[in-house]
Amino acid sequence: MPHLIAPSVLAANFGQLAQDVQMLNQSAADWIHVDVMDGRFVPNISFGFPVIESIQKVAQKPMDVHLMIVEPEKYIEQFRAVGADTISVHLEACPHLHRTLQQIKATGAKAGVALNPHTPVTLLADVIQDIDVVCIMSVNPGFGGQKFIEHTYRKIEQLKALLLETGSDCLIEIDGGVNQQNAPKLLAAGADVLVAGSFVFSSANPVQTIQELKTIKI
Ligand SMILES: O=C(CO)[C@H](O)[C@H](O)COP(=O)(O)O
Repeated sequence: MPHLIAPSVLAANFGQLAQDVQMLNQSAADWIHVDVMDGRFVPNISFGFPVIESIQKVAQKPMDVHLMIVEPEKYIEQFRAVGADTISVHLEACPHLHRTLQQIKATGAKAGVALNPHTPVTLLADVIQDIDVVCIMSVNPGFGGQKFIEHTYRKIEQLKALLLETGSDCLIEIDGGVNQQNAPKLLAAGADVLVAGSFVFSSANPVQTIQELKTIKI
């Protein structure tokens, strides 16, 4: 399967969000990545339902919603109602992860699990068959524009081995500090989906930058 590019609108210009989403519609982006932060699970607050609903009205690509919030199970149906196609919760925020994954699937959305940099992929072994996307955080969640953590390559390889061993077809998504330099190595290690925020939106030509990420050959 060709790899997917999911630009993160966390790095968009919120004063012209509709234009930035339209730019993504015209680009080679596959998904639109939407980062929700609550000021509790992570030390930052981004945006909530009304903003996501506004994005959804313009977006012509699936919305990949990454919940960096405590007690995500309280809001799954609402995120689906405002247009989330994939809903990712953090393993560290879910004491009843299996139940939360079933809850996401019951809405019709794809179920994702995100892992902080310190969380081993082996903790997913008993729920891997219930996951559509594993989001490996390659920065500590909460802020865009941070430095990529090199240990991520090893985690991708470990997760890839778990997927092969269990026959799972779940996608491996990498989120944080992704750029043109590390993207080929991430794909070679087994990544399927690259999230890129600041690298795309701070570039002179975001459409071309997305195209360049999309056409990387390994
Ligand atoms: O989840 C996130 C932060 O918690 C962002 O999606 C991630 O940091 C992407 O931004 P950048 O490409 O600028 O690092």
